Amino acid sequence: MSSAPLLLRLVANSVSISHRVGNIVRDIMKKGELGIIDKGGKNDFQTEADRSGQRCILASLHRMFPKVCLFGEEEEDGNDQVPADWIVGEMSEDVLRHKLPAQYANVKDEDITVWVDPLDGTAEYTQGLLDHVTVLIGIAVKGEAVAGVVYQPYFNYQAGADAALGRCIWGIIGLGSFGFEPKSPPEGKNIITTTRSHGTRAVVEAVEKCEPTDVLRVGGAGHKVLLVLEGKAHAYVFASPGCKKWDTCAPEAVLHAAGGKLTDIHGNKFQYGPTVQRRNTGGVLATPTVEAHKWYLDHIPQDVKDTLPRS
Ligand SMILES: Nc1ncnc2c1ncn2[C@@H]1O[C@H](COP(=O)(O)O)[C@@H](OP(=O)(O)O)[C@H]1O
Ligand SMILES: [Mg+2]
Ligand SMILES: [Mg+2]
Ligand SMILES: [Mg+2]
Repeated sequence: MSSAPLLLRLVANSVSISHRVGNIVRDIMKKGELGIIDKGGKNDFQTEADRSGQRCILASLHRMFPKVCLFGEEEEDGNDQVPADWIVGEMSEDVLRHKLPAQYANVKDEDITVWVDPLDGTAEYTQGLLDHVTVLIGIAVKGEAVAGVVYQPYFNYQAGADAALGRCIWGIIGLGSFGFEPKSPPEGKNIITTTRSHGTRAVVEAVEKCEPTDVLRVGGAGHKVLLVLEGKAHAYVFASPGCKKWDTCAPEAVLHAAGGKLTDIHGNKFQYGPTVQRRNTGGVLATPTVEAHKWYLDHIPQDVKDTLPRS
């Protein structure tokens, strides 16, 4: 058992678990038995990958950290059979070799809330837009997103049959973010990324008022934050109450650890404690730097903001 502090062990275990979930997600797609259930909302589906992925993550974390509060997107389906090889006790050495920032050295189990999105971008997964999909494990301490794991199971899938699939991006505030190449977005452009399957009039209007030169309509909150981190988009603008805490907790922590900023479209920080409402009613706005964030905040019209209650 590692003697590393609790938060570092939790991140290290989450990274190892995310790799396992990546295998589960790819295996289910390969078999082609997606087991799609319509959850009733707009483009709101659940597949066998969502169900199995969540069981793997929750069972593993619960085994290692029984006192930590865990929340997952999917409702329990009464199937508590978790195959033994889905219980991941391993802790990533990539994480454990780092030193946890001093401010988190004494974090206790009861300070932590974990928000799990076993598959983000499910609509796109069912449509074969595979690189839009991520596995999200977000870790909040006293209500603030401080660490996150964003695993992209199909990274590289267009690179040919021999390419190794998947990558894990993770970060801790005060330590940094890892697993990708940080890049600034191109000068002279204003590329905005937003939803492709959950658009509304307010969503479109907010994007238009931010004067985009290009709009990238893609799936997944995790995927869109990756576009911001890698300089492929200048901002992620989503003026809708559709995202939930498990969609934003991990991406927010990774982005903040890399120097960016993610809030609702009023500029309010999200809270991630165990008693918060699940919905991010105030929408989502993310930029690669703190400075860039205000420009977008100022360009989203007040009448759009008025339709989205503060989170
Ligand atoms: N109107 C809505 N109803 C249900 N879920 C929504 C939604 N708007 C956004 N979401 C969820 O927020 C995440 C990002 O959305 P999008 O891909 O449209 O940008 C997706 O997570 P999941 O795929 O994990 O459900 C999506 O389902
Ligand atoms: Mg969903
Ligand atoms: Mg999601
Ligand atoms: Mg999901």
